[in-house]
Amino acid sequence: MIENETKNKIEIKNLNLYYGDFHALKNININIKEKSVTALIGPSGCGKSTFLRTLNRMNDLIDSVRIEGSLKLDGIDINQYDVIDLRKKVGMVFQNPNPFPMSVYENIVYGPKIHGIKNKKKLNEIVEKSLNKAVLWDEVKDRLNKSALALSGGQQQRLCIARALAVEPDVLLMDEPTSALDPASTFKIEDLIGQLKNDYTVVIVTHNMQQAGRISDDTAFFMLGEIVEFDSTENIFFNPKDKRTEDYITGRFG
Ligand SMILES: Nc1ncnc2c1ncn2[C@@H]1O[C@H](COP(=O)(O)OP(=O)(O)OP(=O)(O)O)[C@@H](O)[C@H]1O
Repeated sequence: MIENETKNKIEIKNLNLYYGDFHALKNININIKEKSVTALIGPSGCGKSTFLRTLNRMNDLIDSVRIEGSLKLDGIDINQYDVIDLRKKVGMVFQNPNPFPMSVYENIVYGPKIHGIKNKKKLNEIVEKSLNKAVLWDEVKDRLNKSALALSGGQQQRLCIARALAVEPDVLLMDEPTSALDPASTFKIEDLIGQLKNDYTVVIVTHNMQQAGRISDDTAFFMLGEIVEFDSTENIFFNPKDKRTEDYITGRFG
């Protein structure tokens, strides 16, 4: 084996997804590299969020959904995982910050408690570690017992990232995590994502082309449920092979 070879964290083969009769994801074949940032871009309604949700089986919650094909995490079909374990391994952060209406501290320990951690000292450690990883500790360490809803939008989003990290996932799915934030908070989250990829595999949906260019290693361009092109972000932005990719990233449509 070649040393330093990048491992595939997620391998997707011939993935098709239907909402009833509607064919929303069409023959998706991509590999997502471990400890990298993969951006999903493309016009509204092209299937980015649907694809993201397949990665932790969130689409299972929708009755009309039918999925075909193979989706492996660490070489194991995701359907073979217990769904609770899968969602522990594959955390998610949503577009609008959605802290629970409870204290900062309780937001972070919520997941670990569900997974059976009761020891107060251990929980305290998790809180400090997770908030540090989300670069929020210094801002909230004196208000851990105050309501999370009193934080700014940007702080709330970093809290949601800390909450996702508290159960020690391997993969972090992010669905437009900065679209509700001001530029300063957006910059902090982008900076944070750059740090997170040292330890986690990040898959992010973004409408912001500059953001995809700044933070991702690989980019998948979706259109009408298909991946038109998947390559290094550098190639997608500076040397796209498909005319549609070029037209999209240069703002000709979308
Ligand atoms: N629960 C659902 N039931 C039926 N159709 C759905 C459902 N969710 C999404 N769709 C359809 O699937 C297609 C893909 O939607 P999806 O939200 O994945 O796109 P997207 O690329 O993330 O869009 P956006 O950028 O606007 O968030 C759309 O045509 C949408 O209407």
